[in-house]
Amino acid sequence: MTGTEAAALVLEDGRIFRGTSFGAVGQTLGEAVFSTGMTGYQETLTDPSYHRQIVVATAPQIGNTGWNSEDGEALSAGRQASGDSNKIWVAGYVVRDPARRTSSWRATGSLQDELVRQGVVGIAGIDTRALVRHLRTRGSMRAGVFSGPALTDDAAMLQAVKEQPSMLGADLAREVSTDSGYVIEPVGGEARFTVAAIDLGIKTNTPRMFAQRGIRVHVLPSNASLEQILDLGADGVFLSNGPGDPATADGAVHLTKEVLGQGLPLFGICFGNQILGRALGLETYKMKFGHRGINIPVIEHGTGRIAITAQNHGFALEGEAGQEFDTPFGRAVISHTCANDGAVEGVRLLDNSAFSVQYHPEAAAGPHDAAYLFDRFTSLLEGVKK
Ligand SMILES: NC(=O)CC[C@H](N)C(=O)O
Repeated sequence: MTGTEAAALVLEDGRIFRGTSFGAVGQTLGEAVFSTGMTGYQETLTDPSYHRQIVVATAPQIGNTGWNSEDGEALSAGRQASGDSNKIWVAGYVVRDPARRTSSWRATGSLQDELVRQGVVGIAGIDTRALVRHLRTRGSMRAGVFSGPALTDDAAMLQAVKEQPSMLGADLAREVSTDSGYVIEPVGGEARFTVAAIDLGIKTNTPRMFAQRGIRVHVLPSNASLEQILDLGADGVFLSNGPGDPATADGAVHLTKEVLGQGLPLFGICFGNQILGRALGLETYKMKFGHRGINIPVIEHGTGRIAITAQNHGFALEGEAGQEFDTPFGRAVISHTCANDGAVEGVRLLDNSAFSVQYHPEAAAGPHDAAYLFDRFTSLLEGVKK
């Protein structure tokens, strides 16, 4: 069910879409981005990488499975004193046609009620096809959703939209990272390996993938130091996904260089890929409208294999498919690119001691094509330990 209050989505270029309120009534600001996933809205809404973004669902009907207690991806929020891994991180939600009733045996409530409970402002009933075509043509941009008393005159709303900071240059990882470290134990007892996971906005399913492979995961705050990692006796390091502009993540890049200098095995996902890339000397840039969805094809150069992947990124590394280059840590290669537009989707050291991908092998939500990367990292830890 949607609200009955009039609402407007205002884009920074002056385009306005009018609909009705969905979720909380009020005002929210963020970068308007679209996601093409047909399923998995709960995972999307709770993914910390969407912090400060207003997400537009291209799937016209949203909410039919309601909200449940299992699918939240906001792992670190669930570890704080009063936290909940179902914390919604998106700044706002834009949909065409919300489900009028919830239909799932797992549901604990409706999406509309959860958005209200968490105070997340959304809008429904707008032409999301026209909106997505606009964002594809003009690029992701600053936006606001306004409803109820916040729905004022167009000029005032547009001014509020333009006064917010851009995603370009936004340093957000520490806003979503855990305050203090915590441990996820491996499934079935004994830990074969210990991994230090740098939490830049880590998703719930990532440590779960490690735990299923007998790995104990120490999740550390975004400002963790090399000493902390060494004190844990970590066999390897993981760099998580996360929100914001990777060009601002100098601290994580510095730490990554130190880790590479120690020769510790390293694996990165999404923001983690951008950070490893930067540590290897590559630059990042803001993409026009990014990649957000769960069916994005990626080519692995060398094998020629294609994986259908889950993605959520608005920045990318500079580079060409298969390009090799020298780094202070040895020779590296652009290992993966997107089959749709050629964007860099992975990088690795040629000796395989460090690798990362721009997509989400933990796949929550999304296909499991890339889960083998967790096995590859586990084999790497095994090889080093021997
Ligand atoms: N999911 C992520 O880790 C996103 C990384 C980065 N914030 C981007 O938008 O590109």
